[in-house]
Amino acid sequence: MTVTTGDSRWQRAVGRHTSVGSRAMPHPAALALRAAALDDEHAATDLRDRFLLPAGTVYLDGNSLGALPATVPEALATAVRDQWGGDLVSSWNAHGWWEAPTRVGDAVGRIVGAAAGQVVVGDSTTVRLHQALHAAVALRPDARVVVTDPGSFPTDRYVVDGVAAQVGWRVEHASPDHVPALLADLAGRGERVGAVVLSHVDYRTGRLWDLPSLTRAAHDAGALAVWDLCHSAGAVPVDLDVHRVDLAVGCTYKYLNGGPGSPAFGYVATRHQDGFVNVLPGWNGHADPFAMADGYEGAPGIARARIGTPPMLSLLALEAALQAFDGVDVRDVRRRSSSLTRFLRTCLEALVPDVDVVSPAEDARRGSQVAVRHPDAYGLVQALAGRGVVADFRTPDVVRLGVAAPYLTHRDMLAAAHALADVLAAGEHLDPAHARRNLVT
Ligand SMILES: Cc1ncc(COP(=O)(O)O)c(C=O)c1O
Ligand SMILES: Nc1c(O)cccc1C(=O)C[C@H](N)C(=O)O
Repeated sequence: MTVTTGDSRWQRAVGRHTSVGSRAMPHPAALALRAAALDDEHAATDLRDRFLLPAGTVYLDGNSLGALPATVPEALATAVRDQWGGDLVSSWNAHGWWEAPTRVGDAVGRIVGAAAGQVVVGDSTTVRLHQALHAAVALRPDARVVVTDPGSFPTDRYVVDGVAAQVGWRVEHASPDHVPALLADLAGRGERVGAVVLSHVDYRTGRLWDLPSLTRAAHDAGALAVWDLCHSAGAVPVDLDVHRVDLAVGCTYKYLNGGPGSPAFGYVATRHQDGFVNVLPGWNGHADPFAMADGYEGAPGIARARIGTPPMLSLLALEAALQAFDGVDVRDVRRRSSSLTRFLRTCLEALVPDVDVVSPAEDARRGSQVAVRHPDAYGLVQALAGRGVVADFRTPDVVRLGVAAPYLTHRDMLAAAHALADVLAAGEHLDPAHARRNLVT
């Protein structure tokens, strides 16, 4: 496969091909020229200096744990030393701690296309999804069915199964591309679907699903569209308001770089907030929390989705981390990401043609990762780490190469593909030292 471009150095170099099977592949030297040209072309969106990364590492695991933004250490030190250590409990007022879940929610909202007052931050994605699905049940009292993807990330499947069992709904499964047909079939049988729960990007293959059309299909069936944005927030434009998504959740420790265990976010469209029943009513979501009232009365607006005291240090770290997006249009992040993942695919096809790339070739269907399948995927990930390329393994045979565009370059993509080729050529992935032993992969 060759890539067409207007760059003349590339045009000249691409004339040099290596033949693999019946296909002509770009020569490694041509790939190096191409990487340099693409990095020049995308120089304006290179935000690497906003992050602190170890030298010599190609970090391709930002789809699990994002890199450390340069603003975070000082912000965290200030929060600990000056706020907690100096101003103690008065920090809840003096430093805006109390309002942080909705203030940081608005900052996340700017990245996922939600106008202010619709996003709250706190708790985990798992908790937020429980909350969202229970709210959907309350908003669709006549429904009895929830539709979801059987290939979703496990916690999503557990939540859907768990909530359905609690409320007496039935779970119907379909891959997102078959959801419209399933909804039509259910409607034909007079079944009322209350919610369609899907992930915007498949965590294993990196497949990006068509959120606008699937949201419309859910609405046409009378159901609410509930999206998990873990693998798209900060990487792909989501435009929640534009597409009239009803409820959404997502984590902040991947492409939003909030840090390990940083709190998740929940989106409740304004039109659903009055009818939003919080299945986990807690005092932080009360209309008048310090009245210490006997009975629960939810706060107006998105604040009613608050639960209990948030993990303040993590929340403040996230707030500082989001500054990495200051002045950045997520559409530009996406353009850079598409170029990087497209080029990574090109490099893999040229340098490791026997490896099976499972992420879609079409930009519009690919999120911000390139996944490959290999029978020794675990060993490959370990051996890559030995060469400074950090990827991850997903059972049973997937190597995920996560591409967080702000801090990665096309040269990094080429370096990763070369490392993979070198590992395979040397058989390093078969080294018994790389036999599976870690819990976190
Ligand atoms: C799609 C998706 N949903 C949910 C989660 C995790 O949820 P939690 O933050 O509750 O661990 C992950 C990753 O861990 C994920 O990839
Ligand atoms: N949340 C994680 C964790 O606490 C430990 C290790 C990995 C994770 C992840 O986020 C995994 C990730 N959701 C995935 O897509 O596989």
